[in-house]
Amino acid sequence: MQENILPRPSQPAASLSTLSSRVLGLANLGLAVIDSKHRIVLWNQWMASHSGLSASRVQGSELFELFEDLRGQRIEQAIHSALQNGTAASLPHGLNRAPFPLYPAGTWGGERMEQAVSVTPFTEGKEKYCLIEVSNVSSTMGRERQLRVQAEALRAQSYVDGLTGIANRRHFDVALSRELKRASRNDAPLSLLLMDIDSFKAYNDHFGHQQGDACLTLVAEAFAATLQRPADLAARYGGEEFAAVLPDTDLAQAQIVAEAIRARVAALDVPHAPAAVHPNVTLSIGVATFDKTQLNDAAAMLGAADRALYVAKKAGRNCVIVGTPPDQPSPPAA
Ligand SMILES: Nc1nc2c(ncn2[C@@H]2O[C@H](COP(=O)(O)OP(=O)(O)OP(=O)(O)O)[C@@H](O)[C@H]2O)c(=O)[nH]1
Repeated sequence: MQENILPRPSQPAASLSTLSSRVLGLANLGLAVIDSKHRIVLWNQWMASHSGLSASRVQGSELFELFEDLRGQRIEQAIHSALQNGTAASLPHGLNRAPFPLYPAGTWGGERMEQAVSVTPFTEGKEKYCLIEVSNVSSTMGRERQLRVQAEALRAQSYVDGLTGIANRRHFDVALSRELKRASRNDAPLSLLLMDIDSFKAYNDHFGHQQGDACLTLVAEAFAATLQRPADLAARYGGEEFAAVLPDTDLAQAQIVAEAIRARVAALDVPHAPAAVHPNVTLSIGVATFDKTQLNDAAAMLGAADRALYVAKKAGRNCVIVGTPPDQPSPPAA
């Protein structure tokens, strides 16, 4: 039977301490050790080449005298509790991104590298020490920021109507529900406009879909430009329908805004198709205003505005009608 023949361990070529100091020199992170009086006893090559301070220059120096701006920082607390209570800590990156004056090699005086720092206490004989490990997280953080910016841009895009550039239906739904909560909380007025381009099918049939798109964009721009307050929201509700959320706006004010939008779109003087009811492109508008008892949620308000819009169409189009709860008759066209 053949025995497993294991190679005999050969004599190490270098002593452990030579190997240790070689490894310390090659490590791709900063390693520093301080004693209980905060004096630097070890400073590896990485720390030297990124701080511009050699080990022989810093050894024996008091850490917080050498790097005064570490005082009052989380790292100072972490070192104190490591040395006093034996507690290890990884410092959150968010608060102080670059505690040590460390720079990417060869870029003195530029921006400090962003650092992840951890602090580990240990004892050797009777002496307490604290190991500080520093890694360069600049590129990770840079990538994270870039991803955040991209995510924010995507989020913003997902709230914009691709054709007209105003808010889309999703944005409108979010804004309406947010403003409804605010209105009921603060007992504040809130109004909603629902509007529809008159005889738009005839426009498309006569001028073609592409010109129809251009007309929609023109109307959207005129509508959005009429809203003056930063909190007002102009949105494309779908197809040739638009909607506006008007916070802090009561019924009388909303009617004025609606009338201004109607007049502005009519004043664009965009020629309509011969089959249309009016010679120029116009809008019909339904108005609904929040009230605590009946029109107190999105569905009720949208229902009232939609009924008013229907009445406006029946009343000849190019007009503004105020929406009422389902059991009340709509007032006549303004
Ligand atoms: N060009 C274009 N047309 C659209 C778009 N979305 C909806 N439409 C058109 O808008 C028209 C709406 O027609 P209808 O709902 O019949 O209403 P209308 O012709 O406007 O008549 P009234 O609303 O009663 O005045 C349809 O022909 C849709 O194809 C769009 O994004 N671009």
